Amino acid sequence: SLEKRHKFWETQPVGQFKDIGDTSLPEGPIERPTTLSEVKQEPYNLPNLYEWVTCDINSEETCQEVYSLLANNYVEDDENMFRFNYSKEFLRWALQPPGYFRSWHIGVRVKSSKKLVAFITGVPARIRARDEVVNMAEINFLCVHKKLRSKRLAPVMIKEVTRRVHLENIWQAAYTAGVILPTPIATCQYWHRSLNPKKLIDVGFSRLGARMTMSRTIKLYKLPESTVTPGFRKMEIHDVPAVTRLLRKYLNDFVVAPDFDENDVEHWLLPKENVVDSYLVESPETHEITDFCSFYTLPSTILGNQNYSILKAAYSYYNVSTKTPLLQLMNDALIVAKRQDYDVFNALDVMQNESFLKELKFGPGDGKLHYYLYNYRIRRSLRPSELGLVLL
Ligand SMILES: CCCCCCCCCCCCCC(=O)CSCCNC(=O)CCNC(=O)[C@H](O)C(C)(C)COP(=O)(O)OP(=O)(O)OC[C@H]1O[C@@H](n2cnc3c(N)ncnc32)[C@H](O)[C@@H]1OP(=O)(O)O
Ligand SMILES: CN(C)Cc1n[nH]c2ccc(-c3ccc(F)cc3OCCn3ccnc3)cc12
Repeated sequence: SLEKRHKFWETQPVGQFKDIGDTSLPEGPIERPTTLSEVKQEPYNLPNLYEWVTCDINSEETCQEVYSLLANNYVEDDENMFRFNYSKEFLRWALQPPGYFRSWHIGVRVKSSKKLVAFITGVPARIRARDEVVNMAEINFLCVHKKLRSKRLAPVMIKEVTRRVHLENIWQAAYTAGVILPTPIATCQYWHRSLNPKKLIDVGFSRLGARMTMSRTIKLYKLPESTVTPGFRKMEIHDVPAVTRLLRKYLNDFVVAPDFDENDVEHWLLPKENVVDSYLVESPETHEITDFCSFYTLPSTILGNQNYSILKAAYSYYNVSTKTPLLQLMNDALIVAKRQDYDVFNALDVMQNESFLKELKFGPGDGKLHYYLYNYRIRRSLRPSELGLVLL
């Protein structure tokens, strides 16, 4: 990736490959904010056939169009066997956190047919980088229809969302991608824990281990019916203040992490069926909330398999252990995920996840997830364990 030309990214206020190792460059914003009057007032030009549209994700019809565009054209794994299948209720959750801007839900339609052919989103987030809390946009769901690829549409989408974020007086952003761009602040490995090994082997997600039979494999991944931690229960609305305290204290230890308040915790971590699950440990003696774990629901479409069409996947979200060993807490998370019929439990090696991955029988995934900040330099790239941020 060092010899590759990044004709668009070389024009952007992001860490450039040529600057890697230059410790003379100060940490923090790369460009100063402009005045709001200096921000381009009108949208960027699209090729003639296309027009911008602001997507109201609350409209059932628009949400369906966004869902279908992503379901048919969004991220696939490296072997093109799976494609993310974000549900409509997941998209409404992901795109409407406290203080969201509808204008940051940006679509491109074909003028004649009104067909939605591209999408990009931002949501506001307070992100702490070392000791500085910065108002940022979290950018996600960048998608160009398969038939419109390699026409340099993505840079226009990116410039347009940048312009609309600038109009709200926000000058930084955070995003992740499976591709290498100028310049990752961290590179994470993802891991998978089989819950339904028979299905995973049938669809080619996993392979039968050497000298392993199917029945031996099923036994290897077997989990108890019930959780083992006393006081382990679903999070409820009245737990928001305690969970916020627990999470804020925990996230303080990381170099880059969200600065969640109670409203954020209520939105991002209160259980929502088929979207996000969260559990906590309430000490039976003191009724103190001592531990927390959560995962979100992101199925993948299985491409080209006769017997199965959907892979039901849980993704580790935010976990805090102060009394219950993290290993035990996460094993309870696996137990509830298995009980709710998930096929696989995925996790990045961020935060303290590395401490449980191997022991809980996670296997390494076949790719990496790179973390990026826009218009904010971090002195040196971070270890995954220095990251306290999970993007959807
Ligand atoms: C202050 C606020 C700031 C807000 C903005 C912050 C920045 C936010 C940045 C966005 C964060 C999104 C995060 C996110 O959503 C999570 S990452 C998931 C991205 N989406 C997918 O992978 C879905 C399937 N792929 C596609 O739809 C297309 O391939 C896309 C649209 C990805 C590229 O469409 P295309 O037809 O294949 O390509 P061209 O139009 O011809 O354009 C080629 C140029 O695009 C650069 N490219 C390729 N993939 C990229 C990616 N994932 N991020 C950024 N840039 C990406 C590429 O390096 C090249 O530039 P270069 O020549 O300089 O190398
Ligand atoms: C984060 N968010 C921005 C979506 C996103 N974009 N690009 C990605 C590349 C990898 C992962 C990822 C993150 C954690 C994980 F445990 C497995 C992953 O991908 C497995 C491979 N895969 C891709 C599609 N279907 C299966 C997410 C993403």
